[in-house]
Amino acid sequence: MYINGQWLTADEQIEVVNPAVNEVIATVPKGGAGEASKAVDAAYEAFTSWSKKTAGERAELLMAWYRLIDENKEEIGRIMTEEQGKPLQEAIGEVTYANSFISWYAEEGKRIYGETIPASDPKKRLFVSRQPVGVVAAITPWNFPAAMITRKVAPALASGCTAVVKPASATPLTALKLAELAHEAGIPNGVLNVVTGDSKSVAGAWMEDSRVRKVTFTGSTEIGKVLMKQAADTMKKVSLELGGHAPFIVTAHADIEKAAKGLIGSKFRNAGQTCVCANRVYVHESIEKEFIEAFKAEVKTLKVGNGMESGVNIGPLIDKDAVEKVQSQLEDAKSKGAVVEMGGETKGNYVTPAVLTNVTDEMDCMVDETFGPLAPITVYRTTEEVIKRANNTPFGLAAYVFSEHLSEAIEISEGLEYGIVGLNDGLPSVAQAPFGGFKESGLGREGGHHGMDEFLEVKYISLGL
Ligand SMILES: NC(=O)c1ccc[n+]([C@@H]2O[C@H](COP(=O)([O-])OP(=O)(O)OC[C@H]3O[C@@H](n4cnc5c(N)ncnc54)[C@H](O)[C@@H]3O)[C@@H](O)[C@H]2O)c1
Ligand SMILES: O=C[C@H](O)CS(=O)(=O)O
Repeated sequence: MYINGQWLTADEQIEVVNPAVNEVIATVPKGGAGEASKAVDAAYEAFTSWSKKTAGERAELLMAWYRLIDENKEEIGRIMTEEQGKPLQEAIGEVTYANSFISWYAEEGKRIYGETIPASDPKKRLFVSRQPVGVVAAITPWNFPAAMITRKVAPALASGCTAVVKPASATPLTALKLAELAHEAGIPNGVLNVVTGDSKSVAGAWMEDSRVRKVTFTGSTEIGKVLMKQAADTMKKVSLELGGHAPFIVTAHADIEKAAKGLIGSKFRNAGQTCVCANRVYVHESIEKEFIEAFKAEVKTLKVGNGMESGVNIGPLIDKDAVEKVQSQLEDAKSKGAVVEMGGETKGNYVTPAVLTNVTDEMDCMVDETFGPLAPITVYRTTEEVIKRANNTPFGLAAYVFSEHLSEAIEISEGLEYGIVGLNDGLPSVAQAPFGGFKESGLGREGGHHGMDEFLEVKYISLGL
């Protein structure tokens, strides 16, 4: 654990397993409520001096961190592949994506503008400023061990906040490497703290601590709801980036090859373990056979294997529970009439990319987030029908529409109840744009200038002359 610039251990350890070979590769300290409180002590102490630095001074330190991460991206990528499983090139790509939040927010911190308001009383002057909220608690998932941390910590630190971070216990090594580089970059003690350990004990201590003024969580909707309730006791600001169940719509006017490639990129990134992966594929009946053949031809080019091997596109799932969930959805679909066109074989934590057809909305894979390399394809007839079916879920994070017909594309995009719409684009996520969901996919946004607002309080100053 990295607390107040010091590396701490604990009586108990957590084992870190490489999902490609199911072998323990490291252990990290199992911190609890005590370590969690020490981290808040440090962050609370550091907040006064850190928030008083100029945005430019904070930006210089953030960019020193950025440069060290960039210089070490191959090493960080190897750490990530070994603890999370994604192919090495994809892991290095995530490090670059994660770093883009640091560089983008280092600059955005310099643009936290206020305003003056014309007073109705000539003897008053009205001002509005935006100030850092204070100590931020960040709790992050295993599927993007670097980006889900920097997407929170970069705007937090750039705005003048300080942070305590709890990474997923499955993937703590990447987080600890980022902390090591932050220390090397000269980010002052206490500004960034990383506590590895028991989720409920660590996060529970933070949720009860009134000094923590903001909780930002990325993970399942189930846990997001728990944290939202806990935050109420001390009225913490809350940002929640939760589960998804993305529809992927291919209309009669789609560019079939573009759509097939777009589905490959969306569905099989991180072996299907992303919150914005296509989960439900809706194809217009007029192009069903043409699209399925084009998609299957692309799937056949994918190589499954250990992420450290060159040329591998799909690594292992994170653990056996993840494999069992995919298997369960596959068996359920087959029992309800789905046809397995290809894939779905399992070996250890590996699952070959599966394509299902003759799918109906009653199948589990069309109701619950899959988080694996399973592509269920169903057909639709009208635009009104597909919008209704796509929206028929508690989730509202990402959706995709492939159509070369402008008014059709706009009609569907506007009708979808989702925070992110990839229009002829299977990979929409970038640091400069707001990322977040409608409905039970979360609250708030990360990325873009919207992401900075999550760490700021608005203060109104009324000056009597
Ligand atoms: N919307 C997004 O940006 C986004 C990004 C990545 C993942 N996700 C979602 O996250 C889920 C997969 O990630 P996961 O399995 O790590 O999610 P998870 O909710 O199980 O865990 C997320 C984090 O919360 C911690 N946690 C678990 N129980 C907790 C508790 N009771 N109190 C406090 N913290 C607790 C975990 O240790 C981990 O650090 C999927 O549903 C995926 O859609 C969403
Ligand atoms: O899984 C969740 C991530 O937010 C996906 S992305 O890399 O931001 O698209």
